[in-house]
Amino acid sequence: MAKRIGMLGGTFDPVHIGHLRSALEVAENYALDQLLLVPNAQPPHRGAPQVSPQQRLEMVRLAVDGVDLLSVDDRELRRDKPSWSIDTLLSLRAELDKDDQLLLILGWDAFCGLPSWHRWDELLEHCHILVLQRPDADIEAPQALRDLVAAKSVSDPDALQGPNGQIAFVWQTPLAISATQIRQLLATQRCVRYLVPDAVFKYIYAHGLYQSS
Ligand SMILES: Nc1ncnc2c1ncn2[C@@H]1O[C@H](COP(=O)(O)OP(=O)(O)OP(=O)(O)O)[C@@H](O)[C@H]1O
Ligand SMILES: O=C(O)c1ccc[n+]([C@@H]2O[C@H](COP(=O)([O-])O)[C@@H](O)[C@H]2O)c1
Repeated sequence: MAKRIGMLGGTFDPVHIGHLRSALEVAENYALDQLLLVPNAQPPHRGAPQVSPQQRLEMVRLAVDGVDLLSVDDRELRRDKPSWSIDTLLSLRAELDKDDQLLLILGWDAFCGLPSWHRWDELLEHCHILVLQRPDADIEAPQALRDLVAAKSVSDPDALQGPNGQIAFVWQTPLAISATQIRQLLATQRCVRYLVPDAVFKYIYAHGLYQSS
């Protein structure tokens, strides 16, 4: 039977429960076989992250430890160039059967930036796109994206057909949490407990991350 694999890429600087709760709900609600969290090494469209790729990877590892449906994939750390998602999708595709569904999962803010991505017009040749609501992001989709949605969207993630080529919107528990907010709290000596998993909370304090502005 065809598999359904999700990929949630991110800078994860740091990973937080907005990412994790969304990932788990997508994986459970839409019968994914596995959802991969993929930390980038060199984010293509933003400045350098505050902590190293290895530390961001380690925090994601701690966050998904013991959760069967979620795992971490370090392939972007093994490439020495900008972490373009098209390259990640192609390398994941090469490991799957041709009927398997590959779901690229994006929050609304990331989705709105899609037309500026490297080779963006090829993405749907390799995956479906699942869009997460993002209550803390009040952004309007550009026209190119609205046209794409009009042409390619289906009513519900369960309606996705075939291995690639369609877009669906997900209505997961809305959590208005961002890594920016967490970095700001830490830089002003406030506590981020309950915004990140306990293991990540401990890692951040053990390594003194984000604590100077
Ligand atoms: N609270 C959230 N709810 C739903 N999706 C989210 C949430 N936070 C992040 N995402 C999505 O997860 C992916 C990775 O996000 P990223 O690692 O940049 O986190 P972030 O919180 O947006 O970080 P920053 O504040 O540094 O921009 C993106 O597709 C983003 O839209
Ligand atoms: O491929 C691109 O051109 C591209 C441009 C911007 C972002 N991305 C990816 O989109 C994901 C979310 O990005 P970010 O900046 O919100 O963490 C992450 O995996 C990035 O590497 C990819």
